[in-house]
Amino acid sequence: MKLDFSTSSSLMEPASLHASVFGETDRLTDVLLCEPSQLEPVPCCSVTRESLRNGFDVSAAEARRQHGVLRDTLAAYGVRCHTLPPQPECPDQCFTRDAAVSTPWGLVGLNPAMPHCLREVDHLVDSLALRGIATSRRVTTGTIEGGDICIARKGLLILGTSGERTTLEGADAFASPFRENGWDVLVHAFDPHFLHLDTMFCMLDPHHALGCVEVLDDDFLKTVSSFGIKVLPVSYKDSRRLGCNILSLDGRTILMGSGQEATAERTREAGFEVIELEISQFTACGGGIHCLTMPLRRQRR
Ligand SMILES: NC(=[NH2+])NCCC[C@H](N)C(=O)O
Repeated sequence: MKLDFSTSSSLMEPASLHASVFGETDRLTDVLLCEPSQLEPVPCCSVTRESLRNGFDVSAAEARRQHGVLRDTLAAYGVRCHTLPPQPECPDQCFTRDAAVSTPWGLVGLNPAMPHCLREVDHLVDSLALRGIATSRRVTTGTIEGGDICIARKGLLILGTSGERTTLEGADAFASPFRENGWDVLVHAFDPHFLHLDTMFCMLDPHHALGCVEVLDDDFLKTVSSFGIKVLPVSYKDSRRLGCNILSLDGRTILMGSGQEATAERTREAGFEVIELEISQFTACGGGIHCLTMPLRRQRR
């Protein structure tokens, strides 16, 4: 793919913006990223602990390179990249997904359970406010992290609750405006081993998702299917390598971490364009492309 760097610079940092996402496969126009210059393998999830057991350490230069390619790819697809300045005390800050989420009613600051991620929220809110991007609400009841939030499509919100990262209380507090506006809200409870919903389930378009069906609860899968969503199966091992953790740019073009051949092929066979990017520095720290990107605005279908 040819990357157009002249477009990428003009696509950066517009004056102000109203954060808004009605469905996580609508066309992405603006995304929030954070350079991984402070990335460290914090042993707070099973995947990172396994990497550490295997002797992994972050290469700052390689992480920056991989992140740069992600950013250039987004820009080449016409997505405006907004960037947060990395904070020294925030080793997981490049996983911008977890601190905030854009909803139909504006940007919501979340309440991460991990103490080292909690301070990311203040930083994100202040930093975006300076650029004219306002936060409309903050969740302060229970805990909730963005990896457990899937705004599947207009009218359907899916939440994950492991009880450790996202609690039922946090999920309920986040879901209240959705419920008040008549949305269906599905809550999937799972074991904390799996960290976040987005390590096991991500939407490709309004009617297709990638999912680790070996792990997802059968009742959850039945309910998802009753909403007309077909789940393309991803193996447990691919899910652990963040194979489900994709970013749909527009319901057709999918950014996926490389090294999951079977998942990439299955997704292509289902009619999607798959762009594979090397993100090994991040997957070793428990996060994939979905975690590295926080959509600020998607164009409403
Ligand atoms: N949305 C996600 N799945 N984020 C992954 C975050 C990984 C990070 N090491 C943590 O445990 O918090």
